[in-house]
Amino acid sequence: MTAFSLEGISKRFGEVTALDNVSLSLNEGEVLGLIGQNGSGKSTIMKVMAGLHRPDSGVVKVGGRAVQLRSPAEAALAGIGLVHQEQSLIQALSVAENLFLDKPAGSTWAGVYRWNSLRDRAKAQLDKVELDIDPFTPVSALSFGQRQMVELAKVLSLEELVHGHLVILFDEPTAVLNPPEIQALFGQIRRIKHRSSVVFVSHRMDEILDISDRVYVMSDGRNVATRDRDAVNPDELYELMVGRQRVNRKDRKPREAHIGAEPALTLNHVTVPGEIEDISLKLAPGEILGLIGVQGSGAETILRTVFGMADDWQGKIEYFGAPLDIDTPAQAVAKGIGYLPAERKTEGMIRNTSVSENVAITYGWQHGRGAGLISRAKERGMIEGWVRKLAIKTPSIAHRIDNLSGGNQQKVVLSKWLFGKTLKVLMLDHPTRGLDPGARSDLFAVIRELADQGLAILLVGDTLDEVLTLSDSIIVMKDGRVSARIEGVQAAPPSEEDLVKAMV
Ligand SMILES: Nc1ncnc2c1ncn2[C@@H]1O[C@H](COP(=O)(O)OP(=O)(O)OP(=O)(O)O)[C@@H](O)[C@H]1O
Repeated sequence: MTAFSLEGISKRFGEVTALDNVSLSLNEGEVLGLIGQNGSGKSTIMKVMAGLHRPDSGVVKVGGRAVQLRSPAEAALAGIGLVHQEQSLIQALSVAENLFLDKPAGSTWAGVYRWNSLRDRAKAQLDKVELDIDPFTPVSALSFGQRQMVELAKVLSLEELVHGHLVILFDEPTAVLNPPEIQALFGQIRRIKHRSSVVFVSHRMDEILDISDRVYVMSDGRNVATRDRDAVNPDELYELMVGRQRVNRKDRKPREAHIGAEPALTLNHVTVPGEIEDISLKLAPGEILGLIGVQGSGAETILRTVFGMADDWQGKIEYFGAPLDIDTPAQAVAKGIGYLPAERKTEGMIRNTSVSENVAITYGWQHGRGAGLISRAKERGMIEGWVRKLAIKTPSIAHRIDNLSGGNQQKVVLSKWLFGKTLKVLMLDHPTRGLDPGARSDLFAVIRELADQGLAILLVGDTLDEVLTLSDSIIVMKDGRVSARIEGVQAAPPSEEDLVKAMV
């Protein structure tokens, strides 16, 4: 039976048509995988379904009845809940407070929390997702995986609120999860299927094929195909989405320019108490060194320490043979070190400004004030060049970054580092997070090109496949220490299984 449907839905934002006459039907107990390139309209569909956007035209039906969902609260009463990415929780509040923030009835009295009742109700929700934590733990103390489960628990309180069938929407929930966490999430999705239908957005084909019953493909605001899971393979889905064939890992060519070069960056016995211990590594100009490990393994801390963001570290860091004497990110940038953080929304993006301002910002940082002056026309040309190269979907470079889709915002934040000419070391933390498969392979080509031009690149990858495809050497991290080193990967590539063994 059809649990939910969209019929002929259109939605425009100014001059952008985000959804163009889109129809979708969701059967009871079904998981529908939603895929499409960055900016193809996936989030907009979910937001229409969740009552966050009103469509310009078309009909929304729940259980065969036409409805108007004017707010998330109305959608919730109709049994529809959107599981946000983990970033939407309020860090300073406890898990319990976050769970019931938008539905205080029963836990507050005259605006005052009734702590015992809040604890019990929160515990019951956390039990559903098998999260064994104190409900009063502050969200800031949780891992990404735990936060994602809290997001799910929050939406699952619909189970008590609504008696009928539920529709649970997941907008890229796995982007920040490691493989065991993804499996735990999939376990929960399978569990809730008995009384829910699910829409699941991901850029990873293997996940889509693992969890979905049907796959719904978007391109440029339109639905271009819907397929039963058993009737498609990843290559076909890729072509439907991107309109071209994908590049295979086997197509990569060995790069040897860096071998024997004087290192750009050397870490000797570097320790950050409680985070990394006794880390030594060398990175040469033209080399791509991949760091991998599960969340909390310390790989990200290495990047932040080199970028002047660790308060307290011991050991020695050398930059082209001299001690790296920096205390702040600004000093790192002035010396030619760039850093793309994983948390692009909070750390990388300058809100309420244009695409071009976001791209050009580092130029001044790198060259100093005054020295950074280039002609407007030249600057414009360079920015437009990156927008084309990374296929950033924006009406113009003057458009506000806030109005781009999530993946396109990430491309803008990335291109600001590629824009400068004085960089010598570039550190990338999960550079392809949130990017669609076509954008990923474009970015791979850009990263390799930069290394070929002599940039030293330190990469914390999103997936094993990414690290294996890009890196010349790999360091595996576990519990803050190096657990394996693989030099010259292309000579004898390690298997993914070997890498996982060293990670856990
Ligand atoms: N609030 C908004 N204001 C203006 N334009 C918007 C707004 N929200 C979305 N858009 C535009 O609508 C189009 C579809 O965006 P949407 O976020 O649905 O894409 P998506 O498929 O979810 O992309 P991604 O994979 O990058 O998350 C994009 O061109 C985007 O710039």
